[in-house]
Amino acid sequence: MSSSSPKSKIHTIKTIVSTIGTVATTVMVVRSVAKDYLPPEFRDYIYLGLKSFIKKCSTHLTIVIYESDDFKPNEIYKAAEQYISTKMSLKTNRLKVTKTPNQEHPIQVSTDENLEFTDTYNEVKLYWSSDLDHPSTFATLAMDTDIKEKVMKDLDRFIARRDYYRRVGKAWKRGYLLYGPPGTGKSSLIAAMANYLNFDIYDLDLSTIKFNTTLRSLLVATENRSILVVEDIDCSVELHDRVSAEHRRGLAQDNHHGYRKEGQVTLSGFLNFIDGLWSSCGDERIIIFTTNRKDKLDPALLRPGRMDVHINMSYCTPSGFRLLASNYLGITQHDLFGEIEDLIRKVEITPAEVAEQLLKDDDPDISLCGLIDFFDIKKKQNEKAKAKEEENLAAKESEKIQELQKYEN
Ligand SMILES: Nc1ncnc2c1ncn2[C@@H]1O[C@H](COP(=O)(O)OP(=O)(O)OP(=O)(O)O)[C@@H](O)[C@H]1O
Repeated sequence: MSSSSPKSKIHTIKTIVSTIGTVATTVMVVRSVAKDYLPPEFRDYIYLGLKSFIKKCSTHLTIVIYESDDFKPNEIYKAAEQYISTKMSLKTNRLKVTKTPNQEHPIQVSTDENLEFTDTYNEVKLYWSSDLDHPSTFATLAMDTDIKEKVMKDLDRFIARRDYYRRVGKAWKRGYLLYGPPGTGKSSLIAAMANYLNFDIYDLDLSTIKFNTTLRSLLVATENRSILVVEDIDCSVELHDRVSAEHRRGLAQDNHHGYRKEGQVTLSGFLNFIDGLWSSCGDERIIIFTTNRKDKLDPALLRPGRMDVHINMSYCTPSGFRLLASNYLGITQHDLFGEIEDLIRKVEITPAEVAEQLLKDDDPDISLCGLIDFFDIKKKQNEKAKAKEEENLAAKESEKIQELQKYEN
């Protein structure tokens, strides 16, 4: 894994922290890598589990070791951490010291999570890294320069206002809603924000969380100087719908906190957590919701005061295209730029689609011609999608009319 600086960690629900070891070796060696070549501290743990996978591997193997699984500590992670700390003790001047109430030993000392190093074990090269990092920065992001600058200024202002938040008695938190079609760079913007602030990212997948207790543990486990992300929040409306459906069947037991008595998470329950528990614990936190369809969002999410900043991630613009051409092809001028910019003004195309075309060839002539051809395909796709949408709308309208007529009869 390559590193970029500054960088931030991306945590998922299962990966509060992860460690990655990359083993570069030959097929034969990989076949027996767990048995003969991995450090003994975690060799025994993984040998049995990985045997069948390792047999299928080629010369390069990446092993991801999560710190916990379903909130139960992963012993392989502990073993790997100990191994790393023995290797790093001579090289590092930065240690992580922790003590939790239930720990057997009063204080735990380990290496800081952000370390990476290469190590050779029995002639096998091991590359250790404790980060998952995303290379997106504001410089690589194709979006309206004004909006980009506004976001950066907003972040700077937020970071500088510790005393202000204290003085007015408000939690030092900021909420962003990013909306726009798939492929317009919502995830890339989040990564750019995290890299800009050097914050960690917690990616919260609400659909996998069944109970309030899980949600609570998860939110409490998040650290300061972090971004909590809930992607595709419109899909979480399912949570809301699920309860509504049960209401109709007379099964729901929503209490006044907004979640079901037996502890199932609902959208309103989640929002209560965010307003209450999450906003009262910790400092310097950012929460970001993303959606492809702002119009489909539950009104509770759009209530004033809930999300401080709404950012519209738009289709690719001529200036966005120029930035992508510069990043992907290393060119700032080309005879085809004028034609492409005209097409961009007429045909809706996402930065992800433009980037995909530009990636196809290193030769700008070939790549740009490919992009021009792609506009034809895109135009037809857009027309088809529009016709389908109109058809759906008309069908819904006629359904409504039929319902009304039934009611009147
Ligand atoms: N505005 C952008 N600037 C630069 N690259 C972009 C931009 N938008 C998309 N890309 C490229 O397309 C890829 C996919 O984009 P990304 O995942 O950020 O979009 P998204 O809006 O989050 O999509 P989704 O809604 O499907 O999650 C990115 O990894 C990046 O390479």
